[in-house]
Amino acid sequence: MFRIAVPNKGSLSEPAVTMLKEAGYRQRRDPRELVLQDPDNDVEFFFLRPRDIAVYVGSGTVDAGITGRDLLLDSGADAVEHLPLGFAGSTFRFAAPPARVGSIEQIQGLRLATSYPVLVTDHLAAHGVTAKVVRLDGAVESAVQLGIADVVADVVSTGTTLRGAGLEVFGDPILVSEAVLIRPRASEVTSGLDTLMRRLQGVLVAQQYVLMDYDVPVDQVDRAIAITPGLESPTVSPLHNRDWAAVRAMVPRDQTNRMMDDLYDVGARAILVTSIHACRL
Ligand SMILES: Nc1ncnc2c1ncn2[C@@H]1O[C@H](COP(=O)(O)OP(=O)(O)OP(=O)(O)O)[C@@H](O)[C@H]1O
Ligand SMILES: O=P(O)(O)OC[C@H]1O[C@H](OP(=O)(O)OP(=O)(O)O)[C@H](O)[C@@H]1O
Ligand SMILES: [Mg+2]
Repeated sequence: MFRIAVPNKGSLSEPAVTMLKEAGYRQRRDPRELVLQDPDNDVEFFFLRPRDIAVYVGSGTVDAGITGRDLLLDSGADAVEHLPLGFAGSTFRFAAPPARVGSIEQIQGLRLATSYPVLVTDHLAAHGVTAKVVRLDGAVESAVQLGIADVVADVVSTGTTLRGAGLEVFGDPILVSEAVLIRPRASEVTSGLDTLMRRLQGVLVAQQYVLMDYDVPVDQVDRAIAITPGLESPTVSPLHNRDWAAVRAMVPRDQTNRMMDDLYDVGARAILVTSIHACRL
């Protein structure tokens, strides 16, 4: 059985489980369940702490896992990113009280609090900077107020927590993170991993694309399909009225309205948009 590690708690857990369900896998009903078998799909799920997932995958005891890119890099484990999953997006940033520290070079010799010491130390080293890293489990933003650090490096999503602690980000983002599917560095891509990846990709495509149908005068078909080129190529079918054709193409969800405006301008009518429930590219 193909073994997959899934986050059991935190920001990654619920969206990961939802995505796996949409990909057709069984998921646990009781949050205390640690292992779940899905014999129909020949897979076994292990619900583990998000921070530990890269360690298990890197050791090869599980075949794949879902974790954050930031957690993967901080783990130093022998695991690699296989597919970005488009949820739990965040940036990882330096922050300090306003006007106190303005650049990465100014961190030299300061006390820096973080839950991601490897990620931060590697980044500082790449810039020739060393700091006194204070490793904390969470609520890192309070470290400056409480006097154990001069700067922090932490996950920023909306920025609300930082602002509440009277801190401001400075310098470029250390990392742009999101949930990722990971696999052991050493292993070859097996058919189990390939199936999992295709299923997750299918969920991503169904989330990110819609199906667009419209009618267009035959002499405008070329202009219309330049607007909606589809993935491979759009379907163009004749209509009973020979002067018109029907076109069907997948288009990115976030461009739907602009494309409908452009299609209308070239003469397309009866433009319909429908969601994609599932998809295999
Ligand atoms: N607002 C957020 N807060 C924390 N982590 C976030 C947020 N948005 C996305 N993430 C991502 O979630 C992962 C951290 O998950 P983890 O479960 O370790 O922490 P958490 O969601 O803060 O939960 P906990 O309550 O255990 O601290 C990282 O990959 C991080 O980038
Ligand atoms: O930019 P924001 O939207 O405010 O989110 C980012 C904050 O959320 C997380 O903290 P969490 O609530 O998980 O507490 P923790 O620090 O104890 O993990 C993270 O560590 C940041 O502190
Ligand atoms: Mg947290």
